[in-house]
Order: sequence, then C-alpha cells, then structure tokens
Amino acid sequence: MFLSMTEEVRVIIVKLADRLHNMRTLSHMTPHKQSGIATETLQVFAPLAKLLGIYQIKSELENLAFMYTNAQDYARVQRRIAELYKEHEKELKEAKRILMKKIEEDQFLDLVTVKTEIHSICKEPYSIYKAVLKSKNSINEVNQIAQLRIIIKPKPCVGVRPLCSVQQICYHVLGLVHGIWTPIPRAMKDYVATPKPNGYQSLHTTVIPFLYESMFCLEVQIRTEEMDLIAERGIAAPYSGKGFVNGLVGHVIINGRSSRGKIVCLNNANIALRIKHLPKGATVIDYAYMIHTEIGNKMVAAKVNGNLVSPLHVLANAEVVEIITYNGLSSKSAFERHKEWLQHAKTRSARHRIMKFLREQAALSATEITVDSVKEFAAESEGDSGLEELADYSKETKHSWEKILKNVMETSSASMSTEDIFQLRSTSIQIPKVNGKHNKCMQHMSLKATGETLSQGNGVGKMILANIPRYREVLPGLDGWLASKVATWHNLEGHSVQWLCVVSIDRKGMMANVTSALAAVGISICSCSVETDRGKGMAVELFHIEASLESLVDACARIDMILGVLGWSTGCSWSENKQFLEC
Ligand SMILES: Nc1nc2c(ncn2[C@@H]2O[C@H](COP(=O)(O)OP(=O)(O)O)[C@@H](OP(=O)(O)OP(=O)(O)O)[C@H]2O)c(=O)[nH]1
Repeated sequence: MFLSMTEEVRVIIVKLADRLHNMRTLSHMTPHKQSGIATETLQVFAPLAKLLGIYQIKSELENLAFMYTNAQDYARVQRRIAELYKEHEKELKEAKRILMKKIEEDQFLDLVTVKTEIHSICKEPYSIYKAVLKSKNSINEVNQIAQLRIIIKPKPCVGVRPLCSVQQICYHVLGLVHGIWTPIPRAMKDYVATPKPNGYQSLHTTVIPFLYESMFCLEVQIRTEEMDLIAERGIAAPYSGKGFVNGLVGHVIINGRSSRGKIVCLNNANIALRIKHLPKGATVIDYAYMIHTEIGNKMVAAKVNGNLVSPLHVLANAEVVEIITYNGLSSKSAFERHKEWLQHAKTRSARHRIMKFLREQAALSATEITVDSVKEFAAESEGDSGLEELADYSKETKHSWEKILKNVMETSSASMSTEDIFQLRSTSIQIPKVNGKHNKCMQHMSLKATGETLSQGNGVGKMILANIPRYREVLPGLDGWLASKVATWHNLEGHSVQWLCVVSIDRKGMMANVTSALAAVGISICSCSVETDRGKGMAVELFHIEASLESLVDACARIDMILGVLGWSTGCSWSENKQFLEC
C-alpha cells in the first residue's frame, strides 16, 4: 500500500503520524495487539521514517515499539543510560562549557553567525540497543551515549556576496573542536560533503575530552539550523511551517539542490525514483538492472543499508541499496559472475538483459571462455533460444585459464637454463631465505624477459609487471608498489619468487576469504603485503606464494568469485637480463 502511494509524499507523512498516534496510545490495547502493532512498527513504519529522514518520528516509533516488544531489555537500557548519565554528568557539563567558551571567543564565528547553540543529547534507547546487538556485548558494557550537538545559525546575506559558505562555517567549528580535543582516529564522518540519501547533513567526530582522567567518550555533531531541521523532519521539513534562512550561507534549498548541485532533501519526484517496486524474492541483481542495464552489467557488489552484500542478496521492503560498479572486470570474470546471477534474477527483464550481456561477453572474449563453460551454462539454463548462439561464439576456441597459464610458462622457457639460476644464486645473492624455504616451484622454471629493473635491493632483481591497466585508474601507484614489494622478496629469497596480486573492494573479511581460497588448494603463503585506499574504498593484497600451476588455476577461479574482488594478476620475479613470467 505504501509503495503504491508514493506519487504523493504527504500521504506517507500522514500515515506515519497516524501510526505515531497509535503507538502513543497503545497502552489501551490488549497485550496481544500491542505486540503485533509494535512489531509491525519496528519492521515497516520506523524504517520508512528513517528512509525519508523523519528522525523525530523514527526515534519515537522505535523507542515505543522497543518498549512493547522487549520490555525487559528496554528497562535494562534505560537503567544503563541513567547510570552513565550520573557517572558522566559533570564531565558532559564541563565539556559543553569549554566548547561554548571557545565558540564565543571566536572572532570568525562572531562575524558570520547570528548565534551558535550547543545541546547535550543522549543516544536513543533503541539505537543503543541496536549497537549492543551488533557488538554482541552486554547492555552493561555500553559506555558511549553522550552527544553534543552544535547548531549554527549563520547571518543572513543582505544584498552582498556571502563571506563564506555554510559548509565552511561547519568545518571551521570542527577545527575548533579538534583544537581542544584530539579526535579518535577514523571516527570522523562528513555528511556535509556527502549527505546521506535521506538528505541528512552533519559533521560527526568523537573525542575523549578528559583523556588522562577518564575514558568518557563524546560524539560531537556539527550542523546549521537548516541542516538540523532536515535532520529532524527529512522529507517533511517543507511542511514544518518553519521558514528557511536564505542568504549568506543559507543556500540549502529544500526539495531541490544545494548551490553545489547536491540533492539535499528528497522531493515527491525523487522519492518516486527511490522507491522501487520489485516482486517478492527479488535480489540486488533485479534492482541494479531495473535502474540501468549498464549498472547491472558493471556491478561487482552492493551495499544494503550501508552493509556490503552479495548481488544475490534478497531484498526486503524499505531497504536502501547502493550498487558498486567497476569498469575494469575481465570478460572472463564478468561472464562467470553474470552466469551465476542468471539463476538469482527474479524479474524477466533482468534475466533478459543478463542473457544479452553474456552473449556480448562471449563474443568479446572468445579466447577466454571455454566451450565447456558455455555448454555447462547452456545446460543450466535450458530452453533459452539465445544459448545456442552463445555456444557458437566459443566453439572455435579451446583456451582455458589453465592453458593460458601453461602457454606462458612453455613459450617462455627458452633462454634461461638451470645453470644460470644456480650461477646467479651463488654469485650475486647471499640473502637469507624467507621462512627457511626456497621457492621450489620457481627453481625449475625458465622464463622470458619482459621486465623492468627494480629500484630496491642489490639491483639484480627484475620482474614482470602484470598487464593490469584497469587497476591503475583506481590505484595509480600500484605498479611501483608491487614492483618494490616483489623486489624485496626476490632479494630476500635470493631467487625468483611467485606472486599473486588481488585487487578488491576494501571490506572486512576480504583477507580471510582470499587466504582461505589459497589454503583450500594447498598454496603456501610465504609473505604478504596489503595496501588500502580508504578514499576510494579499494584494497590490494599482494602475496608471495609457492604454488603449482594447477593449484594456482584453482585458486584464481575461487578468488574471482569472492564478493568484492575486482581482479587478480600473477607472475614471478626474475634476474638481470634473464627471464620473466607474466600471466
Ligand atoms: N537525523 C538523523 N540523524 C542521523 C542520521 N544518520 C546518523 N544520524 C545521527 O548520527 C549518529 C551517529 O551516526 P553515524 O555517525 O552515521 O554513525 P554510526 O551509525 O556508525 O554510529 C546517529 O546515532 P545512532 O545512535 O547511530 O542512531 P541510529 O540512526 O542508528 O538510530 C544519529 O544520532 C540521519 O540520517 N538522520
């Protein structure tokens, strides 16, 4: 019903207000009805209010529903809040006083603001409870509930150009906070530069104001008056009766875009764009293809309500979905992924588009996709007329990954003899082995030279660089980084080393998944190095490995299917004027 009335957002606001009234008067109902209505409120109405940014209603709905659905835990959370408040009341007051003084004495703020207020706030009981469930700790272990909210009222601009933007004022205040207290690393969140999809804008930082005396943690939120109105009321803000400040810094336009072109609040039109109708059981794949074919074709992972999920994730009502796309997937990898997705796409249109994409990929990468894989895929998806056509594309080419890897090794075995290897080892390199081992596999390989001289070590190390231009655009320094790491390993070992490089989305558990894939096929990891780019959310994991050809082929196939992996490359280092291997 909700989904069908999105043409008129005010209807949803009225329904939410109606539910809030029901929840406030729920005590008059029978316990059975109380529990049913409260559960429904937590599952449907509160998430919807959150989606629309109406936090005032969302919080009250959640807390009331929490009280009716789990009275015991509700009481425990309330007790813990009271305890913590008593324990830290003085510190909170003192922190607020120090901050207020700093703000009042600041000449820049005096020039550009009418006033700045600080409110002491306690986290909402249900939000605390959610955090407890997530951390798997007990309610008594909760210790961070205090927030200071700084609300800035900028001066209006009367006929003159603004001195600075509202954003600049917020960042200035953040600077003042960090000038007094050191922020906890990585706890800072900038929703001003990147507003949340519901229009929420604020700067968040967490500090420990009295570090040497107490571990009292304080979250500080900084926002303007207008941002605060949107934070409380979200899409309902235009109907709040409060006028918006326009002028000097007040360029947040409700139902539109900010002066920097960002959507700052949802309007009827973009709400309609965001609530999508999908059949029950539909997955992220259906959603991605519903938005745009290219988004489906280039998807590598997705976030649902902020958490990384597989594209196979089955969607529930009111979930917020972000699709992560990547341009540089190899045809082989894209083919394998989409082949699997075909089984999980619920809508006919997504399945149709995937089939089309698979045909295109098969044509593009005839050398990479084997006849076997196409046959197997055709058998799985019986009855689709396009499949015969698809198999035809690959009929002529029988290259599998195994063959490609083998070919590289065979064709490159020309010029380096075993003597060369031993001569090299005995003359130039006297460096200890890693983990007491030489790389057995590589001792028997002769390889073809294509490499570049390494900058580190004793200068004898050379290596191939995998042909991965697509990674360079996401991590520009990758080549140099990879070369120097492999050089270090090469020099430590005193002979050629095998390496495997995986480029992926930076997410928890990625390293565990990749190392498990290596372990599962019996590959030894001698060393490993990881780089992350937090800004881009990317990671590169580089392994010095000992692997047979078969196990490497197996491992790469497994790694390709790990959620968030964008690609891999493998190769080995070699020595001056000699040979290099590239796969
Ligand atoms: N009005 C409004 N406030 C927001 C929004 N997103 C975050 N906040 C506020 O910021 C607090 C911290 O949120 P984040 O910095 O995103 O961090 P976290 O969720 O990882 O803890 C929230 O507390 P919380 O206890 O995490 O709240 P909850 O949202 O989980 O219930 C809430 O007070 C939003 O979209 N609208």
